[in-house]
Amino acid sequence: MESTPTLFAPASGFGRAAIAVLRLTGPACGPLLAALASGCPPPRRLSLRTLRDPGSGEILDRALVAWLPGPATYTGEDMAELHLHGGLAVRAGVIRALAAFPGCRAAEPGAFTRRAVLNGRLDLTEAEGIGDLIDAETEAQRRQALRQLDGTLARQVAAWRARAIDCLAGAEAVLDFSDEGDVDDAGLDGALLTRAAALRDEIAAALRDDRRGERLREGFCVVLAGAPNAGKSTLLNALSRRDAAIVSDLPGTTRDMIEVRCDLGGLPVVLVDTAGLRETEDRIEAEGIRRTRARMASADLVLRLIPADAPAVAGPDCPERTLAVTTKADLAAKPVAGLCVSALSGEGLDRLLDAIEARARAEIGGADALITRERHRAALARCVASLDRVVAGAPLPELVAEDLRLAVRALGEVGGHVGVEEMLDRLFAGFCIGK
Ligand SMILES: Nc1nc2c(c(=O)[nH]1)N(C=O)[C@@H](CNc1ccc(C(=O)N[C@@H](CCC(=O)O)C(=O)O)cc1)CN2
Ligand SMILES: Nc1nc2c(ncn2[C@@H]2O[C@H](COP(=O)(O)OP(=O)(O)OP(=O)(O)O)[C@@H](O)[C@H]2O)c(=O)[nH]1
Ligand SMILES: [Mg+2]
Repeated sequence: MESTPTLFAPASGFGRAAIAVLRLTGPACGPLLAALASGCPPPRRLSLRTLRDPGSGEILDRALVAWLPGPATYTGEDMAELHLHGGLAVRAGVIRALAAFPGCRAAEPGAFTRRAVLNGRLDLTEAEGIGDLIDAETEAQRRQALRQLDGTLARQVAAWRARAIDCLAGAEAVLDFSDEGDVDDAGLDGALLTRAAALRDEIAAALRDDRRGERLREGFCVVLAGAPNAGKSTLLNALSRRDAAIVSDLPGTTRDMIEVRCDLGGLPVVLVDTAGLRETEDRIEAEGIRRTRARMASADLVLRLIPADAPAVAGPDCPERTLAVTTKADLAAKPVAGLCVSALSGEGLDRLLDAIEARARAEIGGADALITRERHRAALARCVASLDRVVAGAPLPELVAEDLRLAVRALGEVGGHVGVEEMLDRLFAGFCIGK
C-alpha cells in the first residue's frame, strides 16, 4: 500500500521577499530533513542549518528550519518548515529538491487544512474560520473569523446536536419498548415533543439574523445609481480615493459595473459604480442598464444621485434601502436640502461616508453573528423543517424517530461530521496554496 504523500507548499505567497516559508506535512518530513538539513533539528524551534540538494550535494541556502513532530501539529502529522531567503532562485532550487524526494509532492490549495480536518484537528466550521481569517480585509471580518476559528459556531451546533440526539434516543426507546408496555405513548408525546419544540424555536431564532454574518463576509454593498452624467463614476473615485472608473462628459460612459472594496470604520463596504439609467437603442448600454437594475435590487443600499443642475427624475424603487444624494453641489443655484456632495470641491464627502458607515454598522456591525455561510443556514433550516414535523406530531413513532434522525444529520453536516469530503472539496476550491 502506498503511504500518505508528504506535501509541500510555499506558505508565504509568491514573488521576491525577505523570507519565504515553505511548509511540509506528512511521513517523509523526518527523512527529508535528514537528507536536506543533515538531520532533524531539536523539535519545535527554529534552528539555522545549511540546506543541501540531497541529489547533488550542492548548497541551496542557509535557512531557519523547524521540525514539528506529530501529532501535536496543525495537520496532526509530522511537519516541517523551511524559512528560506526569499529569492526566486533559492525557493525554486529548494522546491526542485523537495519535488525530487521520494513520497513528496506539491500541495493543492487548502491541502494542509484538509488534512487537519480529516485528522480531527479542526472541524469544518473551524476550517472555514481559517479561510475567512486569511480573506478578512477589515477588523469586523477578522473578529468574526476568529470567533468561528475559536469554535463558537461548532460548540453551539454540537450542543444543539446533543439535544437532538437526546430526543432521538427517547423516540427510539419508545419504539424498542412499545410492545413491552413499560414506556407509553404519552412518554413520547409529552416531554419529548416539548424538548423538540424548544430546540426548534432556538434554532429558528438563530436563523432570524438578517444574514448579518454572510453579509459581513461579503461586504456591505452600496450601489451608485442615477441618470447618465449624474456624477456616479466621479463620486466613486472621490469616495474611494482611487482612479478606478473612467469619467467623461459623454453620457453613457460607464457600461460595466466597477466595484471598489473599502474599509469604513472597520466594516467592509463594496462601492459599485453603474451604467447611467436611461432609455437607449444601444444594445451594449442596454445590457449595462439591465445589470445595473439587477444589482440595485440586491444591494444593501442604493445611492440615488441627482445632479444639482438637473431636474430630479423618477423616484426611488425601494425607499428604505435608498438614499437620495444631490451631486455637483458646486453648480447649485441655491442651497440644497439633504445629503449634498461635490466631488469637485470635496464638499459633503465625509458626511456621505459617515451616512454609509452608519447604515453598514446598523445592518452588519451589530451583535456577533453565529451563522456566516449559506451552507450553515441551509443545514440549520433543514433541521428546523424536520423538527417542525416532529412537533406537528407525526402519526407514527417511527416517523418521529426518522425526522429526529434527519435533524441530527443536518446538524452534523454543519461541523462536517457527515458528508465531509464533498464539503471540503467545495470549501478548499477558494483556499490559498500552503493553507
Ligand atoms: N510559522 C508558522 N506560523 C503560523 C502557522 C504555522 O503553521 N507556522 N500557523 C498555521 O496555521 C498559524 C498558527 N496556528 C497554529 C495552530 C496550531 C498549531 C499546532 O501545532 N498545534 C498543536 C500544538 C499546540 C501547542 O503547542 O500549543 C496542537 O494543537 O496540538 C500550530 C500553528 C499562523 N502562524
Ligand atoms: N462641476 C462638477 N462636475 C462634476 C462633478 N462630478 C462629476 N462632474 C462632471 O460630470 C460629468 C459626468 O461625470 P461622470 O462621473 O462620468 O458621470 P456618470 O454618472 O458616471 O455618467 P455615466 O457613466 O455616463 O452614467 C463629467 O464631466 C464630470 O467631470 C461635480 O461634483 N461637480
Ligand atoms: Mg460613469
